[in-house]
Amino acid sequence: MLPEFNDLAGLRRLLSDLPDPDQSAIDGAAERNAQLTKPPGALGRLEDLASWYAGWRGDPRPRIEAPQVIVFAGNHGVAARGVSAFPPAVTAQMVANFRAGGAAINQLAELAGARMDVHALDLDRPTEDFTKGPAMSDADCAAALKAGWDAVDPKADLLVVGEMGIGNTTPAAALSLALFGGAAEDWTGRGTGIDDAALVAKAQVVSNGVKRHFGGDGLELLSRLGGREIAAMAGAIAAARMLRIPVILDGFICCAAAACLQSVNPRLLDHAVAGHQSAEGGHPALLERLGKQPLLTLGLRLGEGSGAALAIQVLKGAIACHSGMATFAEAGVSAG
Ligand SMILES: O=C(O)c1ccc[n+]([C@@H]2O[C@H](COP(=O)([O-])O)[C@@H](O)[C@H]2O)c1
Ligand SMILES: Cc1cc2nc[nH]c2cc1C
Repeated sequence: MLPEFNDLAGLRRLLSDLPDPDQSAIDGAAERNAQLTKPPGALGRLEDLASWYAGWRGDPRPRIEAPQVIVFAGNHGVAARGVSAFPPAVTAQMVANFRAGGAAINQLAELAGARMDVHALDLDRPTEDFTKGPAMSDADCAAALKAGWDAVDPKADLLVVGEMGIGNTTPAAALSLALFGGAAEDWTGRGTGIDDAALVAKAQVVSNGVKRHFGGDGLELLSRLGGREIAAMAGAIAAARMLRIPVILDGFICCAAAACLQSVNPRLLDHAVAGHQSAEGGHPALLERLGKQPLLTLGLRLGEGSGAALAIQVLKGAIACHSGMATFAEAGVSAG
């Protein structure tokens, strides 16, 4: 069902030929939407969400029954440069917390009725410090992309990908700078909560890394500047695109992974909406570059897929109204 790839070139080839959403389901959803017991347009963006979801599911009256949340974890050589407020050991400790059900994402995934999977990617083998050399070999990057690709349940009807990786706002900022340009300061934020002096030093790390590894497409940049959990998120988002599974994007790191895909094929994120706008400094600009309006703006800066998991509830609201409401004719309500 889902094709396989062995290297970056193989994935790039697969991603050049993408399936479309189902136009007849979109038309059917529009027709139904026009008959529902509400003034036209009164459900605002919920109506657009329902039409988008119907198209990707190929069903004019869909349900959300099997959402999947996947959390990927990775460690970063660049964390040794003092770019995070926390030590790298927290990544593995939080993975244990995810597995024990004690993290924020466990609560939010359960509340959304989602299955949750946790994939820890070679935590004892951090990526290289990208200011010294490529973060990963192309083969390691392809393996991480494949881990994400294979983690998606083909039977899922909605996907959220989240991450855990101390230091990973630094590679996410570097990827954003390499893809979109500007100044390192535009993309560099406080992550887990660094102070002013550390923020200045972090922007320098981002700038140095991008100077060293400039050029190439999103997959090449993922190897040189990314991280395993970032590549795995990209792999999962790409697999969902091939399977026509709608995706809710999470915060800054998730969107940096998505941006790498967008650079490979501008249609690659058509199946994705932005779950929220994170408090991380570069996230609003990144959302703008992706052409996505966030569903929620709550000042979250946790990662883990938390903002996207919360936004499942909004999408569920859209689909419950679209598929559950009576039409004017059914309810005997006078149409305007
Ligand atoms: O999702 C976000 O926008 C976000 C913003 C700031 C921090 N985080 C989380 O915090 C960690 C990265 O922060 P840092 O300071 O270690 O680079 C990583 O585990 C992320 O899940 C996540
Ligand atoms: C405790 C903690 C939990 C996290 N969850 C995602 N990133 C995180 C970073 C820290 C430090």
